[in-house]
Amino acid sequence: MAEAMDEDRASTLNLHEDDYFMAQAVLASKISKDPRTQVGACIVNKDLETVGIGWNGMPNGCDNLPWARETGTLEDKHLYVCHAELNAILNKKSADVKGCTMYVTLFPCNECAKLIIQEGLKEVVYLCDKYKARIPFQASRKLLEEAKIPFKEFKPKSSNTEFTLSLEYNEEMEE
Ligand SMILES: Nc1nc(=O)n([C@H]2C[C@H](O)[C@@H](COP(=O)(O)O)O2)cc1CO
Repeated sequence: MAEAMDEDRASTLNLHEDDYFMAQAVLASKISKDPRTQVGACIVNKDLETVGIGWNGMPNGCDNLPWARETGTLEDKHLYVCHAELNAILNKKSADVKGCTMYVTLFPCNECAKLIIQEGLKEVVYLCDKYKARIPFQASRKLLEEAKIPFKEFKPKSSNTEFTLSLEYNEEMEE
């Protein structure tokens, strides 16, 4: 009986490392003040230590900049916001992030792909790819492929339904 209970505990609580680190990225995304797209990123070294966490936000002290999406105007948030990947790299607690894996809730844009390459990260695991069809994201793929940095879509490995649900990232695919 006790053995059966132990087995049950193991099957519900055992967490694959990918699940754990993507969960950290999802949790970080919840801090973002972006009313439309919250993104989180978590950088993990080869010893499975988290060495950087970030979410998309305005630069420090710039709390009055707009969160609107008004392309081609000064009211457009995209001109100002720091991406989660950039913040995770800048927040690193290690000397560098060479050889680390980036867990990120949204596929990196081309600017972040350049950063990922130049910082020497070795892999990208992403949760959502809603802008896949857009040119900057096609460029991003090209950059990562050229630099031989593999990227893979995250698939939860835990059989714990509650856990899997907590990872739900509610983003519709967009053109
Ligand atoms: N990989 C990414 N990391 C990010 O942190 N972001 C941020 C920038 C914006 O704050 C938001 C995207 O806003 P929207 O275009 O979906 O309304 O997500 C965006 C991407 C995709 O380029």
